[in-house]
Formats: sequence, C-alpha cells, structure tokens
Amino acid sequence: MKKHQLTLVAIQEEYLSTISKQVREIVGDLIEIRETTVKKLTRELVHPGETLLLSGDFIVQLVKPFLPDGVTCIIAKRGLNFVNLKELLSLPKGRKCLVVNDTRRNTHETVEALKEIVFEHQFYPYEPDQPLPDNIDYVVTPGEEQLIPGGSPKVIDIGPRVLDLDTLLEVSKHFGLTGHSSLLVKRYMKSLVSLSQEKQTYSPAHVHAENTMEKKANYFFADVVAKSPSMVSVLNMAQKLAKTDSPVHLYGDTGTGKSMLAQAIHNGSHVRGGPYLSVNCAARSGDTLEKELFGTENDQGVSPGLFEYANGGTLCIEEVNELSASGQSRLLQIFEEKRVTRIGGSLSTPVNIRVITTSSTDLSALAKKGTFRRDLYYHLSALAINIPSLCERTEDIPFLIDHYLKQHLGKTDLTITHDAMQTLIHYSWPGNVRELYNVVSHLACLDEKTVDSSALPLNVKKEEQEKRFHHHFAQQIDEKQIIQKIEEHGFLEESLEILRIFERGKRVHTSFGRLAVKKILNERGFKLSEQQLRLRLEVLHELGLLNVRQGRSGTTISRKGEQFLKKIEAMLKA
Ligand SMILES: Nc1ncnc2c1ncn2[C@@H]1O[C@H](COP(=O)(O)OP(=O)(O)OP(=O)(O)O)[C@@H](O)[C@H]1O
Repeated sequence: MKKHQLTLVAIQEEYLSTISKQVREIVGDLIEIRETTVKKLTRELVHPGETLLLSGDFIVQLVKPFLPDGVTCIIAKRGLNFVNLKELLSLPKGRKCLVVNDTRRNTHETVEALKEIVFEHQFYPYEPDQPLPDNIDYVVTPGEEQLIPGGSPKVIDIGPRVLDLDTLLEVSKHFGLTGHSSLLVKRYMKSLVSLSQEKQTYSPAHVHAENTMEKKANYFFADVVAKSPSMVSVLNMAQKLAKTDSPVHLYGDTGTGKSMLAQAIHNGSHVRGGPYLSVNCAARSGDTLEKELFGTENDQGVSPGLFEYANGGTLCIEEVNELSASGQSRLLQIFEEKRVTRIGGSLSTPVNIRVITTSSTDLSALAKKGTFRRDLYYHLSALAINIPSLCERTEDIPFLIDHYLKQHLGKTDLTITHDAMQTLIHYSWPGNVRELYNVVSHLACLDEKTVDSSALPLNVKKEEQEKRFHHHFAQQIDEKQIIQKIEEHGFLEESLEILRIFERGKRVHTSFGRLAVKKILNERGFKLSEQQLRLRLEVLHELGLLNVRQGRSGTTISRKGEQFLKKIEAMLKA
C-alpha cells in the first residue's frame, strides 16, 4: 500500500480526467490517487488528515461543506502545455492573436500565460460583449476549437491546459518527496508529451475509463428532476418497471440521466437491499470486459464475475451496444436460463439478478444492421425507456438550474436575469444535464448575486457569438482571392464538389468521414486518391471553408464555406 493519498477534485469530468492522467503518470507509483467531481463528493469520501488537490480556488467554497477538520487543500494552477506551442513559436514575430476559451476567467488566464511565455506575439482575450480588435491574424484556443465558428482566421489549437509545474512541486513538497524533484520534473515533461499526443475530444468512454465501475446506487426517484411531460412519463414508467423483475433498457444521449435512473430503479425495486454494480462496456476491451462480467475458470483458479457479485441485486451494463458478439450471446444465455457460465468453465451457476442496460445509440438500428443480435435486442427492447435529450424538454431547464443552485451548490440568493435564462433555455445542450450542471457550477463560482448573459460560458452563447464572428470576418471573405488560392493547387472543381457534399451534409445533419467523401466524389466522376483528397481538405480548411474536428462531430462546412459556395453557385448560374 502506498504511504500517501491524494484526492483530485474538479467540477468538470473532462478536466478531472486530464489532470488525473497527468498526476498518475508523474507520481502514480508514489502516491495513491483518487478522483471525484464536486458533484459526487460526499461527507463519507473525505477523512480527516487527507489531502485534496482542487482544480481551482473557485471550488473551495463548493467543497467546504463536505470536508472534515484537518484536511489540507492544495489549489491546482493550470498551465500551458509547452509541447503544443511549436506552431505558435514558428510564426513570424508580432502576430495578433485572439484567444478563445470557454469562460471569461479561463480566457483571461490563458491570455496571461501566453503573454508571459510567448512574448513574441500579441494576445487579446475574446470577450463576446466587447468589440473585436482589428486585423487579427490568428485565433488561438486551448482545445476549445468547437467554440470557434467558421469564418474566423486560421486557428491554432494549443491543446487543453494542464497542471502547472509549480502545483506538482507543491504536491511533492507536501508529501516530503522533494528528494525526487529532478525525477518528477522529468516525468512532468513526459506527461506533457503524452498529453499532447492524444486529442482531448470529449467522449463519455474516455471520461469513464479510469472510473468504470459504480458500486453503490446513490440516486432515488425523488432526486430526478422531471417537470416536462416527457420526463414525467419517463419517471412514471421507470417507477412502474422498478417493481418488476424484467430487464430494463434505458437509452438516450450522453448525460441525459441513464445511470441516475438505473440507480433510482434499483433503489425503488424489491432487490434494493442487494448489491448494485455497474460497468461501462465502452471503457473496456472486449476480452477484459467479458472476464469481468462473466468470471473465469482455469488452472489458476476460479474468479467470479460481476453477475455473481451482483447476485440478489442489480447489474447495470452501460453502453451495452459495445458488447462483443460473444459477450452478447453470453448475456442472452443469462436472460434465457437465469444462469451464468464462467469463461473457460463448464458448469453454470444460478443467478437471481435484475439487469439494467443502457445505450446512447438506437439499438433497433444496430439490430437492423446486424451489429447487435436481434434476439438480444428483442429481450432488451420489450421494456425500454427513451430518455429525451435536454433540448427536447426545455421546460426542465429552469427547474434543473434551480435544483442544482439550491440543493447542490448552496446558492439560495443567486438570481439569473431573464435574458440569461432565455439564452440557457435556447442553448442546444449537446452534453445534456451533465453539461448543464457544469455550467451552473461555473455560475455559482462567479461569486456574484446576479448573473446576466455576459457571464455565461462561451459555448452557451455560441450561436450569438457565431453571428458576431461571422459579421466581423465576413468582410474578409473575398471569393476571388479564395478561388485564386484553390487554383494555385489546380483543383477548383473538385473543391467545389467537396464543399457541396459537406453543405448537403450539414442540411441533413450528417457529417462525413474521408472515406465517405471519397466514395461520393467517385460516384460523381472525381477519382481521387486518399492522399489527394486529404490535400484538398487541408487547403479548404486552411482557407476557413471547412471546420476539421476530431471525434464524433467530424469535418463540417464552415459559415464562410457556405457563403463562399452560395456566391460561386450564383455566379455559375448567372
Ligand atoms: N433529471 C435529472 N435530474 C437531476 N439530475 C440529473 C437528471 N438527469 C441527469 N442528471 C445528472 O446529470 C449527470 C449525468 O447523468 P448520468 O450520468 O446519469 O447520464 P448518462 O445518461 O448515464 O450519461 P453517459 O451516457 O454519458 O454515461 C449526473 O450527475 C446526474 O445526476
């Protein structure tokens, strides 16, 4: 057992996962690291004498009510990941860079850090309510590229901010590890390299990777905020199903409350006295997951799986669509026979268990495609509940905000202005209730009595911001110049066709990968190699006509691209 223990606390799961990866990489062999979001913090979690590393001074007031006496809090400082500054440093001196980050506080912190280190250029904070500086050459963002609308000048992504070296040294001093300083600094450098290599796009699987198993059902039906008719009917249905023994399938977008509802179902069922275990299939490789779920039996001995551990209680299998074909058939067998056979074993053990499965993809589509077993799908879909996305039940938004402010964050006196509330209600909430909680905690930390629109994080104000950006940089769109640039490479027709594909895609909310674009181009008579297509996409991206993003959102046409295409089509028609 390690001598020291450090608990990391942050508001946002994404940032918690970044710093946790970094801290583990540096001192994971010397200090036992635990992590929790502020929301999951309970009085039982922290013991007297423990050390917490808080992700910022603004969360001190949020965590205080949960801390016993004698706890040490170290406040983490965020720094730039130097490894990602290469592009910025290679520019000719004196560039004017606009810095875009998610909140006003973070934007200013990033500007200060950049001014201090990259003094060769000028940096300006992007403030939605202030006029934009003229003649901006670049937009710089620490991993928030999705906040930058198309039509802006070239974007340089310097990657998410990381733990500052000072913070690491403070931690090492606190635990009496100063003798290891030189080693820790080397490991710190290494962690910057490894963090810079992975694109930090948000994915629930990534976030849950370290923390894949929930061992307690903390939520009850009374905790679920449901005011909209669709959520009220979800809640009624869940309460009814909780009383049965049948498997329940919950599906809905990320952050809509599937895990929460699964726990509430367990606590409202007759097996509530039994164990509650939950496992996320997306966070485990096929083999490991199957061993974990069904157990193993071989010469080395017998190791029971989660089905046996959860016997007499509930097992929640999250992202069940990620289960391998053999995992699916084993699960089906359990449903049909109520017995589990360990991997490598020959005898089966009876299990009396309530199974809840969740998915964020529509299983019926997967079953139709053949990637999910139909027979298993029929078992799961018999009692399925669809949790609507937050933007489909906007009536819940003010109640959720009020609930979080008062019940979780102890802010009884904070007023949100009518305009700000309207912006929150009309925002699209891609991260659903999880994102809403993050936004509300951000507002709670501002230490203001009244919150108006200007205090909202940038992603929430994005639509408004897009218009402003667009207006500002639209004047810079000169289609003749763009045509000239594309023609320098000699592929205007293909580029227009590529833009048409993405423009159509945007209209029907579909994004295309490179292979799909290549296939469509081929059908339209443009035979390009992958290399040729990549080059064209790069040029279109450089010109700000396409937004190239990692992860689910893929490549999309930018506003500037749409405008350019519209003008060219009009010119071609004339
Ligand atoms: N109706 C609700 N009332 C109160 N809190 C909610 C509600 N729905 C979700 N939450 C909160 O939002 C957060 C995200 O919910 P949860 O983890 O259950 O989502 P999920 O659908 O399982 O997400 P993922 O698919 O990404 O794992 C949790 O902290 C949960 O407590």
